[in-house]
Amino acid sequence: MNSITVEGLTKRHGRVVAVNDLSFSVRRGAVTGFLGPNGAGKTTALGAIAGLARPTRGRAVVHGTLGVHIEACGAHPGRTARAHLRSLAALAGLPRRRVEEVLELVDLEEAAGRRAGRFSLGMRQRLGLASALLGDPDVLILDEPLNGLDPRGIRWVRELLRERAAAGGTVLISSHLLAEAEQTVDDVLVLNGGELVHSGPADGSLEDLFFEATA
Ligand SMILES: Nc1ncnc2c1ncn2[C@@H]1O[C@H](COP(=O)(O)OP(=O)(O)OP(=O)(O)O)[C@@H](O)[C@H]1O
Repeated sequence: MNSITVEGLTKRHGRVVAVNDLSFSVRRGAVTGFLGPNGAGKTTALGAIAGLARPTRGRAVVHGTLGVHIEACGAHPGRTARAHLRSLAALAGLPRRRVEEVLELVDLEEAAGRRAGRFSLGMRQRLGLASALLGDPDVLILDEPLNGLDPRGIRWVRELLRERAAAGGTVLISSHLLAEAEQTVDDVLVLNGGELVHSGPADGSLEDLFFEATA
């Protein structure tokens, strides 16, 4: 069953057509990889699907509750990770104990009292993931969630995403790390120049698929 449906999605930034007439669907119970070269339009498309930016044309429908982590971690650099998550939880009407649960889930309990501005890239990724997981969403949209993580962190995120998909969740992630993505995703969407150039199962080498689709 599909839980994200994108129809004719176009997003312009002034004269730049960042995303042009995208149509695809993303199924439940799977991890879908969103691939493409720098500037292909991945972040723009994910932002429009997540409702963070209004499409110029077309639409994206997400079925179910949504958790998003796109760019930076969203935390004020002077705030602690815990304070940041507590304010998000309060906005979403979630109990404070959920903050402690996600801090434990992303292994940030010890760093939770430190300012987010002092966090390493990997720690910011964990904090962003924690904020996306707060509401235990049906659909997770993550922009480059593997970036900056150490090998243990990459394996941990991969297992977390696989578990969510196995439990019937929907996971859509962008990545440049093709070898890592290959071990994580079931389906692949490839963007190039703002257009969808490939969509299908992630069979075989993602690197070969990427270079063929974007040649
Ligand atoms: N706010 C903006 N204003 C103007 N142009 C933008 C804006 N955001 C993105 N663009 C342009 O839209 C195009 C797509 O950018 P986008 O960030 O979506 O690509 P991407 O696939 O996520 O790239 P990367 O892999 O480098 O993160 C690029 O040409 C970019 O310069």
